[in-house]
Amino acid sequence: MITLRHLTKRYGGHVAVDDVTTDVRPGLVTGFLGPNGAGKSTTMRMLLGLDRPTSGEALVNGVRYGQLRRPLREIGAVLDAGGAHPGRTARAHLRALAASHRIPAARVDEVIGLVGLETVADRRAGKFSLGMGQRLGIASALLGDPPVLVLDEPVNGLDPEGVRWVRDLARSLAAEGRTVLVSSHLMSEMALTADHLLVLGRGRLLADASLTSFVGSHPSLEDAYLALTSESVEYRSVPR
Ligand SMILES: Nc1ncnc2c1ncn2[C@@H]1O[C@H](COP(=O)(O)OP(=O)(O)OP(=O)(O)O)[C@@H](O)[C@H]1O
Repeated sequence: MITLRHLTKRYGGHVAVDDVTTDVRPGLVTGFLGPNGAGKSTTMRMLLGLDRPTSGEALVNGVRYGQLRRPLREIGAVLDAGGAHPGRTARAHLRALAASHRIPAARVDEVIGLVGLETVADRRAGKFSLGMGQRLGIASALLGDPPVLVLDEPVNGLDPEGVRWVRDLARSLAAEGRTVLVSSHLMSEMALTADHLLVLGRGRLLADASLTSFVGSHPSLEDAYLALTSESVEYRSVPR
């Protein structure tokens, strides 16, 4: 479970996240949507203790990230692909991560199998394709078998097979009863992946609803999303 209570982040005079309150519930894939600059990554960073809220709080299973005794066993995250040292092999990267969190080495082989990296696990991460790097990020997130997963734009740049794989993985992790928060700009993909949606616009929570009720009478998720966020887009091209 993820709990956000009046979560607010200001950078100087700019409010990046503005008084967001919600619970991200287990057993569902929750899509995290919003235009560029809406505050999605900032919210995720505060949840993971990488940024400090100006006010309010972001809790993982009821406590702040910094208070988690075994963080990798509570929450797994993929914030940007390429977190591994480029000179290290995927297996060495995962082994080091496991060792520093007192996770048994046997779990490394398990997660390598889970993400389908068996044949390349002994190659240097620096030589990985985008898709392989994304799978390695997901393997790191799954290492501690956590009940909460946070994936920031996990399908960006992936080929169709990779996109489907991430979708099936997110859905199966939620079906196991985990809390799964996934940010994306790809509305057609979110329509296939998410059960529930949170939509941010200029830092504010514009919607917190099931996919079905959010789409409502609109022809598609994309139409519903564009109708809701049209006032919140910061960068827009002028029609020619
Ligand atoms: N370290 C920082 N210093 C100053 N401003 C920041 C910082 N990090 C983020 N911001 C600002 O906060 C706002 C929210 O940014 P954030 O990256 O959270 O948005 P986002 O919804 O993840 O966007 P995108 O979809 O483009 O990734 C933006 O206006 C951004 O410029």
